[in-house]
Amino acid sequence: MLITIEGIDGSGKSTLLARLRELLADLDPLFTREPGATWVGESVRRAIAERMDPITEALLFCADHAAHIDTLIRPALNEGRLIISDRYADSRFAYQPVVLDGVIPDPLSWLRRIHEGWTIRPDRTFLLVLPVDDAVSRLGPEKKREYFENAAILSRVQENYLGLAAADPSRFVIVDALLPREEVARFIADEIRAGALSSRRRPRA
Ligand SMILES: Nc1ncnc2c1ncn2[C@@H]1O[C@H](COP(=O)(O)OP(=O)(O)OP(=O)(O)O)[C@@H](O)[C@H]1O
Ligand SMILES: Cc1cn([C@H]2C[C@H](O)[C@@H](COP(=O)(O)O)O2)c(=O)[nH]c1=O
Repeated sequence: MLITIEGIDGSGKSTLLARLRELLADLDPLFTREPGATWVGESVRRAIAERMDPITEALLFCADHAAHIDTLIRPALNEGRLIISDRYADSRFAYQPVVLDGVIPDPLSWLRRIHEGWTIRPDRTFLLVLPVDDAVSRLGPEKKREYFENAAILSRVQENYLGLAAADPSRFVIVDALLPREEVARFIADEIRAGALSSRRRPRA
C-alpha cells in the first residue's frame, strides 16, 4: 500500500513523519521521500539552490520520481510492504505549475503527460492544510529558506493542492495542520493502520 504525505513547506510533514515512525513501527513501513530517496534527488536540491531554469528543475524532479519508483517504490509494493512517502507526484502538480507559470502553456497538463504510463498512483494521500501565514512563521527567518518558501508562492501552491484534492476525493484526506502535533499524528496513524489491515484482506488492483 502506498501512502503519501503532502502539504506546503512548514505544514508539519517532517514532524509528522518522525512520529509515524514510532506509532507504526510494528507494521515495518518503508519511509521514503521526494526529493532525496535517490542520488537524482541531490541534483534536484542543487538545481533549487542554484535557481536553474524552471524546466530543468521540473524535469529533474520527474527524473527523481522515476528513479524513486524504479529503485524503491515498485520493489517494495511487489513485496507487499506499506510505503509512506514524504512528498510524491502531487508535489509536482502543486508546485511546478506555479514555477512554470508564464514559461510554458498549461504546465499542469504538461506535467500530467510526463507522468503518464509509468507513475504509480498512491492509495491514499494525506494533505496537511493550514493558513499560509502560519506555515511561513513556522519556517523561521527568510534568509534560511528555499525560494519556494514565501507566502505568495505557497498560497498558490496550497490552492493547487486543494484543487487536486477536490478532483480526487476518494484518495485525498485533508488534515487540519493547526491541530496539535500528537493529534495530527495519531489521526493519520490510525487511518493508515485501518487501510493497511483492510488491504491485506484484498489483492492490489
Ligand atoms: N502541529 C503542529 N503545531 C505546531 N507546530 C508544528 C506542528 N507541526 C510541526 N510544527 C513545527 O513547525 C515547524 C515546521 O515543521 P516541519 O519541519 O515538520 O514542516 P515540513 O512540512 O516538513 O516543512 P518543509 O516542507 O519545509 O520541510 C517545525 O518547527 C515544527 O516543530
Ligand atoms: C517533490 C517536489 C518538491 N518540491 C519542492 C517543495 C519543497 O519546497 C522542496 C523540497 O523540500 P522539502 O522541504 O524537503 O520537502 O521542493 C517541488 O517543487 N516539486 C516537487 O515535485
